[in-house]
Amino acid sequence: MTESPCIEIEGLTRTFSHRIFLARRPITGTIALDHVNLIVEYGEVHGLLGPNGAGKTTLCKILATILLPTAGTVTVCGSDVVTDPRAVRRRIGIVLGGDRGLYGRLTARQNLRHWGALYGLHGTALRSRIDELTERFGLTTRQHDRVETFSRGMKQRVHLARGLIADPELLLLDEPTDGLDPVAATEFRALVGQLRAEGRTILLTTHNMAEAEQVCDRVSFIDNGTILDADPATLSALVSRYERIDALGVTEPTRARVSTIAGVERVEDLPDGYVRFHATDRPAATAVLRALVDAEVTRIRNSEPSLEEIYLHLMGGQRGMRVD
Ligand SMILES: Nc1ncnc2c1ncn2[C@@H]1O[C@H](COP(=O)(O)OP(=O)(O)OP(=O)(O)O)[C@@H](O)[C@H]1O
Repeated sequence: MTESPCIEIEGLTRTFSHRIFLARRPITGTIALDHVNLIVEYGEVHGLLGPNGAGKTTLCKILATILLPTAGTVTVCGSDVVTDPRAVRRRIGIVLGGDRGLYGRLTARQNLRHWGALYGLHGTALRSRIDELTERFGLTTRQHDRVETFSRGMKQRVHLARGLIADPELLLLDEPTDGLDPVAATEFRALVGQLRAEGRTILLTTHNMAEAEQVCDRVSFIDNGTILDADPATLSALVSRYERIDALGVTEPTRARVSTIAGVERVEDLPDGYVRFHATDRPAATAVLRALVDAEVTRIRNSEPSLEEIYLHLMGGQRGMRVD
């Protein structure tokens, strides 16, 4: 028998209604998630990539049982988020980016004690868990200081400790490096790498391509509440779906002919004099190569695109991308 996935989302839709001033009934609505299907297997670090407003936080909040779906089914570690939210909460930890989720006027230790108590931990078990996590995340010397006095990087380590307090199987990281400087962000990603090595399942939302490339096993793209590439891919499989062929000494008639081949989505002039043909699949790339060789072009090279290029291709524009 095959084990069911850690996260199983089918037809998930979530709308928000907006009441216009003095109107009795909600008049307008936002569809934050629109028939989303997603599977995340146990032990996987899954990146959910998308620009601002794509629906990433809404999805995390539904997985964390903070928000209810409008339609569809969501199962986390075998339990339904609507009918069995308590069972879901016992198995997950959530780490939010930015300033959300910590009490600034409490110390790091008090924050952890508070969240541990919410998970039903008390006494020695809670104390030793907090000792273990503060030690692990380099917080021991500052554990009795108020969190509001911490740097963003340290606050984020408290967040991570908080997310792990009940030793969850699934960790939801929503834009966890948002607002961190590059050193703190790198440090945080290294910690995520350690958690992955422990075999924890992680769903990481980000609009940072470099981050996804560094820490994720598979990625899905989301925009306007819709998963864009229905088949979540490993990074290498995703990259190999798109090909770039660069050629030197391409005449205008050859360029015009090659650019009309089905599957050639864009032609670009590179600074080193090469012309780059962007192909969306292997057969198109093969047809480009054949046409170039037929036209007696001999200086040809091909390369794989970066995740950033694939993201832009799928988004169909220049929105919301960030690369450190
Ligand atoms: N409580 C709410 N009330 C009304 N609309 C909301 C609410 N929460 C989210 N939305 C809308 O739902 C859509 C998705 O928002 P969401 O916060 O999930 O996106 P996101 O991908 O996490 O973006 P960001 O990276 O900016 O946080 C947006 O259009 C947003 O304005």
